[in-house]
Amino acid sequence: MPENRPQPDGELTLRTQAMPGDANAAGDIFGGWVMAQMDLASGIRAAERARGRVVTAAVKEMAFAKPMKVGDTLCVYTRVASVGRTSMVLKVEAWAQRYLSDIMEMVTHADFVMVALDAEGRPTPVPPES
Ligand SMILES: CC(=O)SCCNC(=O)CCNC(=O)[C@H](O)C(C)(C)COP(=O)(O)OP(=O)(O)OC[C@H]1O[C@@H](n2cnc3c(N)ncnc32)[C@H](O)[C@@H]1OP(=O)(O)O
Repeated sequence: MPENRPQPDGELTLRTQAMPGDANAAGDIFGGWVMAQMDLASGIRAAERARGRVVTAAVKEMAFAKPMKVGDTLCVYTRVASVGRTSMVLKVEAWAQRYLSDIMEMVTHADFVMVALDAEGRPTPVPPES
């Protein structure tokens, strides 16, 4: 990526390719598919931080700035922005690497509130960082 372009914030947590089954008749990828991948990435990163089971408690406002197209590679970046008692706020960015190119564009981003759960599914404190 050229230096003057905006750069993703956070750690690359998930990459996957958008396929025809994820698109509408015009070839645009469903927003729900992008959101599901972001939720997956958020869950991976939060579970690593909590060193245990987590659940998505809330997703803050999300707007889609650019379309994803069939063949684009979705790259999801995550950053643990804050840790409460049992909850964590993750900054999650979804970028499209355009098909057969190195062009990267951010399609959407959101704050995900993830809650650490114990074995019984009750909120449990997030342990200190190891
Ligand atoms: C319907 C679905 O299938 S959605 C898909 C997956 N998600 C789920 O299934 C989650 C369903 N929800 C739940 O299980 C519960 O609401 C839980 C576990 C998220 C929270 O349980 P609660 O009994 O409300 O627990 P509690 O009030 O102690 O909140 C736990 C933490 O989450 C935070 N929290 C809960 N809801 C929200 C919210 N809407 N926004 C921001 N933070 C929240 C609380 O502030 C608290 O944080 P802290 O401990 O760091 O101070």
